[in-house]
Amino acid sequence: MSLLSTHGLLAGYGDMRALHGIDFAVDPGETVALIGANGAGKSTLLRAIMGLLPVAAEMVQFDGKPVGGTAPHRMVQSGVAIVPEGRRLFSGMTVEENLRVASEHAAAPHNTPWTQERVYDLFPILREKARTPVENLSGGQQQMVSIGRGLLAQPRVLLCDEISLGLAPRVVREIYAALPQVTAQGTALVLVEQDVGLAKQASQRLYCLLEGRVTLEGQSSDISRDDISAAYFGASHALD
Ligand SMILES: Nc1ncnc2c1ncn2[C@@H]1O[C@H](COP(=O)(O)OP(=O)(O)OP(=O)(O)O)[C@@H](O)[C@H]1O
Repeated sequence: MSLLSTHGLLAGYGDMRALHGIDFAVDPGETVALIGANGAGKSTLLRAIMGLLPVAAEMVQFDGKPVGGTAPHRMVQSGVAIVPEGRRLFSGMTVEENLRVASEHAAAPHNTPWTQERVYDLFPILREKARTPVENLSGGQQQMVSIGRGLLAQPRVLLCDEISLGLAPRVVREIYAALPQVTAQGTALVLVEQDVGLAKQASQRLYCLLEGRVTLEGQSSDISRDDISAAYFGASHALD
């Protein structure tokens, strides 16, 4: 049984259906990438799992229980956290203060709980910047705070929405290099990622979405560039 899974997940915005029956799963300690063109439904899938969109209870299972439509703060308390697109940090507050707020709403800690010190060990620059207001940080440093905040919620699954967006390649490498330390603790990672090469490299499995449907799913190391092109654009638009 997977730690987190969706079953024929339907979700959308008002009358507009954005997801048309998504079957998705992630296991403890696994990194799963979600790829797909703009508007494919990747962020919507994360939002639907997180309880930010109305979905039927049985369409999302966490730890063997139906949790679809559970309020986001309850999802966090039960062990599912999100690093949202655009970071959404509390401006006017320091790095330390942003991290502290996350700890206040955390799930019950597991064996090796995340602490501010462990987040600083993961991203040492944040220790130096602990007293700096987050708006004075670089984009990459802000993203590190956002990931740290997600970890301090003590998640068993961390959903990451485009954490590389707008960052320099060197910074992206630095952030991605830290992720194996997260999964080593048994935390599962779901990475929405526009950079297909990076997604493939960082994950054990990947899913490609197209227009709200899964068009490809498999072991990242087994999937070829042609498979991805066909799944990404639809078979009739395959590259090469
Ligand atoms: N708040 C919203 N209100 C109405 N429609 C929305 C909203 N957010 C997304 N959509 C629509 O839902 C569909 C899926 O969008 P979603 O943001 O999940 O795609 P995505 O794969 O995450 O793409 P991107 O890389 O652009 O974030 C699109 O058709 C999009 O226009």
